[in-house]
Amino acid sequence: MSAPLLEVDDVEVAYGDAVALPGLSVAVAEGETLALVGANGAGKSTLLRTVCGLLRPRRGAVRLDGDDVTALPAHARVARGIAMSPEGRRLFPSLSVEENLLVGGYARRRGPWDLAAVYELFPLVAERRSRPAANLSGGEQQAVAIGRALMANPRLLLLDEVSLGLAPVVVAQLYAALPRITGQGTTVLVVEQDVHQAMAVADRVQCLLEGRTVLEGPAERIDRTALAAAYFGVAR
Ligand SMILES: Nc1ncnc2c1ncn2[C@@H]1O[C@H](COP(=O)(O)OP(=O)(O)OP(=O)(O)O)[C@@H](O)[C@H]1O
Repeated sequence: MSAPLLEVDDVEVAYGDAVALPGLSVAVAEGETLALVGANGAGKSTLLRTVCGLLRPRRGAVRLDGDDVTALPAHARVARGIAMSPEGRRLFPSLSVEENLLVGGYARRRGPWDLAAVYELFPLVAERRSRPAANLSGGEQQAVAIGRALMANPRLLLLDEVSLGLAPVVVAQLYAALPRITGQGTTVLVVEQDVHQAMAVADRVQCLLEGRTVLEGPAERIDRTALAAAYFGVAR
């Protein structure tokens, strides 16, 4: 079998003395959508930051398509095909929507995503292209953040907490765009506290608790009661 597109191999990641990931492994096959779920503090965002190069593991490796990228800075990983829509969106508030998108394309690879394609994916974003990003609603800002990541034409798209602070109907609209993204062959690693949403969009689900995997399996076969117990760390 070929190597997974993303292979996180036994990474230990700490903030000072506080170990957030004591030795976590995650693999995502090319074309697959994996959802990482888990309660607050489980280590989901830490894992994404480690994959995109904002955090360095003390031990272990991050590999993309078999290449060790552990030592590469974040911008070099974008050029290799890893792009993230971060928790809290992190747009440049005073820049226009279009300028935010263009920033995402700074180290773009060749591929299907450009301004026109993002505007087609999110028509509301197109209508607001000249407005400062700060003037958009939370859902619109989230769409811009996803669009900004797509502008890099990633092989691996990292989505951190798309649902954060948004009404369920808005979350559903955003996730409705996902099949058109994965339809381009993009591999997706999504972090989501909304387990139902995660299970609806993912091929596979991996549940973390205190930096460790407590349950994983195909989304359609995973037992919801077992997942709820794993999520909250309830021994059964
Ligand atoms: N900048 C930081 N400095 C110190 N500790 C941190 C920092 N960021 C996260 N942590 C700690 O690392 C652990 C994992 O946090 P992380 O944010 O990765 O969890 P999470 O699963 O993404 O949760 P959330 O949904 O709250 O973001 C927690 O114990 C958290 O307190």
